[in-house]
Amino acid sequence: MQDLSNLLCRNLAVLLAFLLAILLLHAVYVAFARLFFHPLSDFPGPRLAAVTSLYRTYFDVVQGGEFLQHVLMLHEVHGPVVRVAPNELHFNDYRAYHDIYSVEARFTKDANFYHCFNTGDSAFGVIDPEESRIRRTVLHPFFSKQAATSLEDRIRHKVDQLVAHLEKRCSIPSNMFLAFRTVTLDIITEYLFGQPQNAVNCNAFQAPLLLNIQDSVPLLWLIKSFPSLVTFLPYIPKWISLSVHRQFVAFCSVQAFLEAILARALVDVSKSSWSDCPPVSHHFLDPFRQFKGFCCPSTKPLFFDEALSLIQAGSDTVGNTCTVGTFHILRNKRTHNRLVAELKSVWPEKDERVDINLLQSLPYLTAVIKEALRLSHGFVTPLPRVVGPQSATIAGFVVPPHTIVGISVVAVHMNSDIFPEPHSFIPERWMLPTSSALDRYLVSFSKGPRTCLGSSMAWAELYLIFAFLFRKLDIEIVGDKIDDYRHFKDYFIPVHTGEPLHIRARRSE
Ligand code: HEM
Repeated sequence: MQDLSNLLCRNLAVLLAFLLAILLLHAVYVAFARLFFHPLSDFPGPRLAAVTSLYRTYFDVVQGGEFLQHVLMLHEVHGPVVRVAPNELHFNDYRAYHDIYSVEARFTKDANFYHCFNTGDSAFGVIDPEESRIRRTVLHPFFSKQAATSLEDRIRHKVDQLVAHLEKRCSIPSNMFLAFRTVTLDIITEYLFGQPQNAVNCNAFQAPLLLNIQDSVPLLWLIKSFPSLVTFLPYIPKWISLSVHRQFVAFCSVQAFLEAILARALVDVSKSSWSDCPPVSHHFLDPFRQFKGFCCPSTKPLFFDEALSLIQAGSDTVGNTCTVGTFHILRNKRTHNRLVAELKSVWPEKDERVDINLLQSLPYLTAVIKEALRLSHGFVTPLPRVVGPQSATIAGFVVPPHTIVGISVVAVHMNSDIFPEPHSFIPERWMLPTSSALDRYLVSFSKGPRTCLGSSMAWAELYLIFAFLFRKLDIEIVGDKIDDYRHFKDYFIPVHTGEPLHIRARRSE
């Protein structure tokens, strides 16, 4: 008996060693093939990145949102194109932006990347170009220029609430990271669901939904690198990773919020409780309306993915632009004075209604917003696209089909040939006789067939927020250790880890 079990153990050990050897040999073979026989073998970059995508995982997950900074550093060593993963190239030549994202390029989104947002059934998440075209066509009427105009009163109302709260808090410093995001979150959620959220009225702007969205952000890279982890996350005990546990709880809370609000919207639809101007969700939940491509095959409620991506795409981006812009305006007395003077010149009685068309015609306000968009970037991760079906020429390099390519908006917005002194906030750069040529390099909203669907809404929010804030209030920065917004972690959105912007405000003259 003893002999038999010894024999079994020995055989098992031999089998395991054999399997391990095969795995090892396979790994060596794959590494060798990727290094020397892959279509991207001739592109420069770290050898380890050419061998395994775990190279990126290390910077995304272990270092935490450090991949972009690392890639930008790699360009200093390797030049304008770098192989950043076995099948992926990153460019930092601004010509590549047009070559990759323009309508003519026709590259598709990289499915392996976009699955981490868990919104495959949304305009943002769909990969197939034809499906994307249909979704964008259906959503367009709700986010067109005309729709943004009809949203104006809603936006005004929210911004007025913000101004009133800031004024009331007076000597108490207000956290503007939260404050701006409560406004944008309220605008998009109320537009989508027609149910008041009132995040802006929360004590110290600490709206639970907003805090949960923010807390769940770092989970993104974990899910991207280990997709099946989503299944196991509920079982990861706190003692293994308190931070992952917290992120997961926040992630679940956002999902629960959406499920609940969609369930309520469904009841409203069934009761037809909105006769005129129903919220966006009702158009999609109404069983009598047929939206091609909008049936949800998964177990999630209908419109869930769309709502999740719209809330995230629509709130943090504008909030971040307002925070970064406000910081720079307050840091620069000349800019601050010039902006206030321009606003006062066309809007002498601040309690009277100002026409948004008038605001949109103001050269300095427009330049300030453009500069705020440039320095806040939008989505900083290189938006990955798959070349195909033929090879393509990107910034002068011939790239084989099926290669994943991208260029971060940061590589364009921080290019000193296009934007001299790129780290400085200089609205005047947008007002020179030659400035209209500069517009094509402001790529915050991306370009081409997958360009931002909500840019008109974003512009309307930005005009009203900046104008109301700087015309109606006298504002000053509180504290001297505030983050200067130069450094950020890359979690698709830029995450600033320094002290958030706090201000004190009082009613202006
Ligand atoms: C300053 C504000 C904003 C910036 C900088 C911004 C930026 C972007 C960028 C760069 C993309 C392309 C993403 C990709 O290719 O993966 C995008 C897509 C998108 N954005 Fe925005 N966005 C802003 C505001 C908004 C708002 C307010 C909404 C609507 C509520 C919105 C809705 C969308 C949607 C639905 C997409 C997906 C389009 C597609 O993939 O076809 N965005 N946005």
